Amino acid sequence: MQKFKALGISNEIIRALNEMGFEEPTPIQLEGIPVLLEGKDLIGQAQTGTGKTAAFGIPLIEKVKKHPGMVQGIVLTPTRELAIQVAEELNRIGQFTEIHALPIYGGQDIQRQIKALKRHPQIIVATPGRLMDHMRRGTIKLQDTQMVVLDEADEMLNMGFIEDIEQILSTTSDERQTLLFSATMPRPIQNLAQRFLHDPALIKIKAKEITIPLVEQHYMEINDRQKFDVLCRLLDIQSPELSIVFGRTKRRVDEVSEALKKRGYSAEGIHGDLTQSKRDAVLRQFREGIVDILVATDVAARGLDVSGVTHVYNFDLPQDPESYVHRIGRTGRAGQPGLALTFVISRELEHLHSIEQTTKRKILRMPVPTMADAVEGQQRLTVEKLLNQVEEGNYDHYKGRAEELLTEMDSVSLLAAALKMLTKESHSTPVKITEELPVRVRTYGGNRRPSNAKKVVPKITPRNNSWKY
Ligand SMILES: Nc1ncnc2c1ncn2[C@@H]1O[C@H](COP(=O)(O)OP(=O)(O)OP(=O)(O)O)[C@@H](O)[C@H]1O
Ligand SMILES: [Mg+2]
Repeated sequence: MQKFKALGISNEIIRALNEMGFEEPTPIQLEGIPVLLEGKDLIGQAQTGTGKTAAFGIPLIEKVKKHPGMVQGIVLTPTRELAIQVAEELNRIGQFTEIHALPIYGGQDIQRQIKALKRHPQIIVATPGRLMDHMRRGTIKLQDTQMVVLDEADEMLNMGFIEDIEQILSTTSDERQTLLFSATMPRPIQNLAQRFLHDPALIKIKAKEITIPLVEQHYMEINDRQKFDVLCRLLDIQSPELSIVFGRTKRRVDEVSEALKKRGYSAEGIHGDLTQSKRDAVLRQFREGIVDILVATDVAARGLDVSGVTHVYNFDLPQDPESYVHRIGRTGRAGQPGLALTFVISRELEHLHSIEQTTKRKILRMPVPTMADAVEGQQRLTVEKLLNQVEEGNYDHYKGRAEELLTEMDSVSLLAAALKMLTKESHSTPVKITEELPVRVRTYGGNRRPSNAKKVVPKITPRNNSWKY
């Protein structure tokens, strides 16, 4: 806690950080918090899962005045789930203050939001569309807003949101402090951002450290048709605690999650076409471990922090290197290890290499597991489970029955039959997965981009980004 104290954080926040189990600041917190307390604008780039939320959250709570009134701080996020999560983290940091953060996002009853706004939260965490809606209705006014944070800033400035962001920023005071945070910050986006910022401080990670070393990265070369069976084998062999399977399209997510359920796995899908209450329910079940496998579009790629995610599977190769970085960053968070495995069809190998070039990390090739590997994996799991039970004890009331059985049959047959019963044997229930086309290597100016070419200007598309998720 000394190191947090040395940053000039007040006691009531220190107390909250203590309660949250934070012992010392992460690098982005160590560097970023003093700059922000000083009042400077900032572009803060730090790896996934390294505490960027608290890096802006602590100074935000610190600077907001206690009296409720107009909105003093705004955090913008690209997805609804992230708005909820960030608001929760801010409220944890501010639990011993009188400062409140309210999430405001599309898909939730607007009247309910208006009611909550009447309690005058000092901070609002919002998706841009719904915030604009409230601004038009006059239910949110930003004249008193002194701090604006763009979480996942490159995403917010890259796609659809740019016009909304410009409009939101234009209604706040010129004196405001503007903060941009993300694990990825492509140069053109950074240039674009300059016009929203006044003489910003810059905290950057080195290119070769974009992905975290804690996440082992592998790929498997495979046909589209093989993907589903191989995924099942991998789940059997690796038995992740919690895992996320990323698919390219909503249809893909629906089909893969349905197919996994059919084969007896505990899986649910999440994407932008589901109702918000369904999205909320799925994510809640995943956080609680009721669902072990989350099948998702890129809607879950950015910012989501779920502890216990040990594996990320890219069922489909992501469209761009940034998406890869964020997807695999759902594991290996807050110092935990993780494993990321990407399925690649042979025509996509070039695309995989362009990802490696951006992240400056080699993605290691892994052989496709056979059925025999999967069977072996399942049996190993069962034996582990059995031995754990032996260790735990508390089975004396079965011993009489066991002795009785052993007088009638040999022990090997009995044990083998018991193992079989305990094993979740893979079955080949037929499932329907529609084939997807390979990721296209983007072409620029009509020419295929040579692999050593400079990174490309991201396309800025107006409004509506719903296609993506
Ligand atoms: N100083 C700290 N000590 C221990 N845990 C921390 C600390 N700071 C943050 N955490 C925890 O680490 C996890 C990841 O933090 P957070 O979600 O802010 O990461 P992030 O950098 O925003 O990642 P992403 O780029 O994926 O959005 C959270 O569970 C958070 O509570
Ligand atoms: Mg984050």
